Amino acid sequence: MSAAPSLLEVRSLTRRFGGLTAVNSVDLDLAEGEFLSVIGPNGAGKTTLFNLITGHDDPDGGTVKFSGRDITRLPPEWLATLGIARTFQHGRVFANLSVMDNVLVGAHVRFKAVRPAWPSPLSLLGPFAEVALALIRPSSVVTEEKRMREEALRILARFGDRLLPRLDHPTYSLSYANRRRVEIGRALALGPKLLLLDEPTAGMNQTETAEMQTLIGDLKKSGLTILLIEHKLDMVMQLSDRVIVMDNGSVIANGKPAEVRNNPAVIEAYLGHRRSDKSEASVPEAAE
Ligand SMILES: Nc1ncnc2c1ncn2[C@@H]1O[C@H](COP(=O)(O)OP(=O)(O)OP(=O)(O)O)[C@@H](O)[C@H]1O
Repeated sequence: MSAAPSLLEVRSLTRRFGGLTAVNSVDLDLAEGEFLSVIGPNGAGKTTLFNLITGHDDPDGGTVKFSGRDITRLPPEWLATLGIARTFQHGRVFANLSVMDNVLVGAHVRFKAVRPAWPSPLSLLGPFAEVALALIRPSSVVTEEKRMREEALRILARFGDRLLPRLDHPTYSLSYANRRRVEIGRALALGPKLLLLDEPTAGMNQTETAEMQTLIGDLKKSGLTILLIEHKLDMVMQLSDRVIVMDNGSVIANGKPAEVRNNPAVIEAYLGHRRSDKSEASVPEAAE
């Protein structure tokens, strides 16, 4: 019996900044429905790897395939239409837009009625066609907007009463944790096949972290394929099917949480960074 085909296939991915190799010939496979965490000390290359996969940066070498298609160097907007969504380490929201509108921006990628298919040979006409449809508002557009709004509400309800009472609030007025929730809501509105979360609990307190872990666990149960960067290793060990460990741009370990935590190279990488690293110095137990 052959193994499940990879949804994401990364081969020899490399990114240099001057004399520094931030990502050094990284290979990575992610099967559909799998939950893979990327851990490692500060500066290990985790965010750079995410940037290369999601088109926010171009590699110096190597390839990224998604569902068998070469997506290396494609821009993030194209990748979004293919079903790749991400959040950022320090959170990125449209500060002047409301909570609801931020989520609708994510959903916009899937608006079929208002949005000509992209990429298309006529993509240059796309923005004009889109404005025209927004002004004329045929019934197909009105129906689709209603559907998207309902779906946005369902997504926002995932965060309990954190966001629903603040639908019309501009996101600049929200707490840091709520802005991060909005960002995840926007990513989910895209209806992603692959979700990349870069330190979703950074800056959150214990209660907020526990809530976020529950949410991410629910996303995993729903079958979503997830790549997670996280310094809170207890959470990583409990959520992940598999963990890869990066250090100095390279993958130094790849395996089930329990295997990784007992790997001497991993322990050395964490202990070796004890003085300068904000991550936990020891690798905690995996969930049974
Ligand atoms: N645009 C850039 N220009 C120059 N160097 C960069 C750039 N982006 C990242 N780096 C360097 O590449 C290395 C890897 O950085 P990266 O942010 O990917 O690490 P990380 O594992 O995500 O770290 P952290 O856990 O602190 O977020 C670091 O030494 C960083 O300073």
